[in-house]
Amino acid sequence: MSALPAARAADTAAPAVRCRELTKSFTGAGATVHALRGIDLDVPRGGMTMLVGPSGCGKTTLISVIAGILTPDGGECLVLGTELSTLHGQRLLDFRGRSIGFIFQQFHLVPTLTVIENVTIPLIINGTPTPHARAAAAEIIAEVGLGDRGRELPGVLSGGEQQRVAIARALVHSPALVVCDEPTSALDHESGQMIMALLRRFVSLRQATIIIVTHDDRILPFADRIARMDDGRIVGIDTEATAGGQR
Ligand SMILES: Nc1ncnc2c1ncn2[C@@H]1O[C@H](COP(=O)(O)OP(=O)(O)OP(=O)(O)O)[C@@H](O)[C@H]1O
Repeated sequence: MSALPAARAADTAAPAVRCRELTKSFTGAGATVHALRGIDLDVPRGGMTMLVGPSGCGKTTLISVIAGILTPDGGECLVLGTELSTLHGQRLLDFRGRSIGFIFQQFHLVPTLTVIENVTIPLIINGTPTPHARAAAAEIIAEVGLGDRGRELPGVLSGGEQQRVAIARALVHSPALVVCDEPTSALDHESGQMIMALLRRFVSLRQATIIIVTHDDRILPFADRIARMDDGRIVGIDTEATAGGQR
């Protein structure tokens, strides 16, 4: 089934992410960088939103705040109905562990753990008993097309295969929100397209909300909406009418 009707219906519901006047600065070596200068952004539930803009405009800072990794200096950031500033310490870790999946450019797999052990990590952190975690991991590893590679170490896999493992790890605990920082930048064109097709399939099947920071213009046709950033602000949103293409 296409993700498109679900994404449209979701547009009318409470957004997955709502940012208002979000600010974040970094100070170092006597200089202050204003990375976020008042972000106003709604990300509807379901579907794939891409965040694009010139290098240094604040994209990674913004998804790090949305993912609860960085604390903003000011403004509001409501994620899945929870204002992040109300969560601290273990409650924030629990919220992140339950509700958010992460995919990075460089995969960040643990090199000494097998594929299946890597994929169990979010479930183990959330307290799932190991046998259940291994069964769920095996299932999703098969779904990403690596059913016969579960006992191998990540280092023997290609970049595209490692990113598929990272996708399995990001989605194994069925998070409502998945944030991705340049998920295709380290991959060749064909592997990048395969990764995006997989992510799109998961958007449809699991009705997750995915936010992707990217410089890779080749993947923009997979987006339901594209948020354009410049100099710490959102300067435009392209919705599916202009953004969509390869669903
Ligand atoms: N931890 C930090 N300490 C100091 N400055 C930082 C830090 N993180 C980000 N910055 C600065 O904040 C600004 C925004 O950085 P950010 O990484 O969010 O931009 P970006 O749009 O993701 O860039 P790119 O596309 O190059 O990854 C940049 O000027 C960057 O140098």
